[in-house]
Amino acid sequence: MWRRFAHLSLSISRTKLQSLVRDPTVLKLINTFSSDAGNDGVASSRKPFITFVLGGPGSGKGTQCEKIASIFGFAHLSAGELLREEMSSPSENGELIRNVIKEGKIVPSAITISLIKRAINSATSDKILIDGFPRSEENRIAFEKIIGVEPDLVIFFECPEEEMVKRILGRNQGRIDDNMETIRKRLKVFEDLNMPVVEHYSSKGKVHKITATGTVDEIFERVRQVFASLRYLKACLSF
Ligand SMILES: Nc1ncnc2c1ncn2[C@@H]1O[C@H](COP(=O)(O)OP(=O)(O)OP(=O)(O)O)[C@@H](O)[C@H]1O
Ligand SMILES: Nc1ccn([C@H]2C[C@H](O)[C@@H](COP(=O)(O)O)O2)c(=O)n1
Ligand SMILES: [Mg+2]
Repeated sequence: MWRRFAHLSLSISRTKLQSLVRDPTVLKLINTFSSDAGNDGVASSRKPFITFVLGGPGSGKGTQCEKIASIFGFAHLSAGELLREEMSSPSENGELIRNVIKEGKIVPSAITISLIKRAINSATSDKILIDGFPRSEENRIAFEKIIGVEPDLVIFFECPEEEMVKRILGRNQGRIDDNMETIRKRLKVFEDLNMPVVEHYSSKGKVHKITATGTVDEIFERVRQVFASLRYLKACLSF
């Protein structure tokens, strides 16, 4: 096996490579991306590589996810978008979802997770971005229980409140929650319910914090480095 890494030996020591290969995220990369894994006892089952994308309202999650999806080939699932579609369809949960979103609160996990599960199952990529989920510890625990996996990676966009408010008020997409009254409630929910999720995954070493100020391209350059390093590992490890 080590002969396959010979070209890297100048830059990465054997000990470092061994520790990388034992790392759960790297193992998942091998399983997800390698077309011919298995000769060395590496499992070849194709489970999705799941990235949660978190950040306050208006921090730029959707904007950056679109770029990650187009450049790195991820499927982009936005929890908020899935809920808005469900709200606008003739669904039995439509009215409930509308009221919760208008109040800036969190839709019951069972509803959101069933939409996410359906979207994962119909995604055409094994690399999945889940934008705006989990929004609470209850969301997180329910996802891990129902879907049976933890995320491989968590991206957290850190942005000052005044910048988030400015961006939302300039969004102009006709969203029922893009008004000052709902924004105030969403900001409180972000601090009280979303942040504990970020703290949970930080304590597990899964969070990449991105400073979400500056232009879209400046922010994407920070994001690109995270995904490019994953792609580098993939290139090193796809044997
Ligand atoms: N770096 C940036 N500078 C200025 N405007 C931005 C930047 N990034 C995104 N925007 C704009 O800010 C608004 C909010 O961005 P976006 O919808 O991506 O945020 P979000 O985190 O997905 O918000 P929400 O949680 O409300 O869905 C959009 O109108 C977007 O075009
Ligand atoms: N996990 C989630 C995600 C979203 N919602 C609801 C509440 C949010 O304010 C709204 C909009 O989401 P966004 O587009 O800002 O990501 O959707 C939720 O209840 N649970
Ligand atoms: Mg969004």
